[in-house]
Amino acid sequence: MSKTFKTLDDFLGTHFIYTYDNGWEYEWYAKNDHTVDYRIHGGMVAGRWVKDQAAHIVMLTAGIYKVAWTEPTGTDVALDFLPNEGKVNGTIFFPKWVQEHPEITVTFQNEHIDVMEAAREKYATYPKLVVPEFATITYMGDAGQDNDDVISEAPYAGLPDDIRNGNYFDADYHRIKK
Ligand SMILES: C=Cc1ccc(O)cc1
Repeated sequence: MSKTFKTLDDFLGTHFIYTYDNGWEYEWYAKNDHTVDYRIHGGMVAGRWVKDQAAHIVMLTAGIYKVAWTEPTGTDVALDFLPNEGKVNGTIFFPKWVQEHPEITVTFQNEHIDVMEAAREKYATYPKLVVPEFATITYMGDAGQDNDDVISEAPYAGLPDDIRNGNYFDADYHRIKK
């Protein structure tokens, strides 16, 4: 994708893959002006995936976007996207329990919201683990808004490469059937 991002509409519907400087690889989709989907390919909670997370999404100035949300796990996230520079700055605020039991969160969260809510009550919140990192964008795609094919299956090894190599989506940005 080679467009220059100028407006909020330019950002909504965009699908990103990026790698944080600590090596964690994330895939994230601006599904619409209040919803995000994502999949985690590398790092402390690799294997986790989430659809339809409510989020606050704004444009700070032309081509620079801020996204923030709080999750059923108690994890808070604040992301700044600079797509024209190929960069993201993200801060993740993990409750202590996610650091101690990341495996509980490594699932398709939508089917286990009750498990996340029970764990956040049972285990410790503090001290939180704050992870502030820059990331480099390795893929951007114009998926259009409310496209449920973007994040539609569990992460697997090689999925980001399949996307980057053009083997994952057809011309209409639908998942190519395996
Ligand atoms: C915890 C979720 C999360 C999603 C995307 C991202 O870049 C950082 C955290």
